[in-house]
Amino acid sequence: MFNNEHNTLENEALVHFAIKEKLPVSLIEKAEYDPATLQALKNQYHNNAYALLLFSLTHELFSERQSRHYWHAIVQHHRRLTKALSRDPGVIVATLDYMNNISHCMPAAKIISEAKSLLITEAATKDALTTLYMRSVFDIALEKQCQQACKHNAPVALVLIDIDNFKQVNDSYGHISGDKVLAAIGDCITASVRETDIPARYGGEELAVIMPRTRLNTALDIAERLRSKVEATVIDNIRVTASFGVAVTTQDICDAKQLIQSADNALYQAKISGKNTVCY
Ligand SMILES: Nc1nc2c(ncn2[C@@H]2O[C@H](COP(=O)(O)OP(=O)(O)OP(=O)(O)O)[C@@H](O)[C@H]2O)c(=O)[nH]1
Repeated sequence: MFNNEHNTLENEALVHFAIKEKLPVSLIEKAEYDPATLQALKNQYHNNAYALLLFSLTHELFSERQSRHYWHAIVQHHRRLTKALSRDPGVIVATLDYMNNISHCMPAAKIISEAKSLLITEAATKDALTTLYMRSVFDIALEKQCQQACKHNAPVALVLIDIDNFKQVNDSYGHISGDKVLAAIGDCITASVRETDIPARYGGEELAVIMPRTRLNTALDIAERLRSKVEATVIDNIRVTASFGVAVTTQDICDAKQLIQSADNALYQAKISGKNTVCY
């Protein structure tokens, strides 16, 4: 890392983002300097915080124990490098230098520019039409969130969203317009949920939002806000509404399958009680 060949690497983000966790580089860099950020990461990801940090930086999986050990060594190595170079090479360079040249614990560094990494991540995880997360990402995320919810007794909420009378939209305006409507509703959902929420295309014209650490009342408020935003959206003079089914984990409902079933029942209630409504 000290030779010229590697100098240009400093301007490149060497991060292959963790596909499921999407930890932003800025957060990773901040976590090194700012104990409050590291603590927040630990609160959110519990024992996996260090493993995720390293996975995001290197795209290599290490056990949580190893990761904690490496992370502390990287922080020290970063300080030494900064002193030796009389400038800050950045936490990414320090990490790769430590992993490749000092601990030799990474057989081959995966070096990818940040822009390319983001593109790969987006293409691998997001549905092209709605730009919401794909069903496969949703399944993994929900499973994981349910496990966390049970372990830490913090509820996760699930909102299932089904566009009303969408067949009629396709039949009246054509599939291309139908696609435009779906894309616009995807944008509307993405723009309306929190950073920590996971909006996804559940299938066809059915969408979903996973809301970690969210109680029923909050989930209902957010669903109601989404419902009214969808209702207010106009795409090429087409207006649609959507029905919402909300469920949260409880002592009885604590796995992904049960949570989906419960949200699906609520969605069915919303449909049979006249659509364009939120039920739980
Ligand atoms: N344009 C478009 N249409 C889709 C897509 N995915 C699913 N659909 C359509 O969504 C429609 C869903 O129709 P139904 O399941 O009958 O439901 P609905 O008409 O919305 O009726 P309710 O759910 O009872 O309100 C079907 O016509 C599907 O072809 C898509 O990606 N693009």
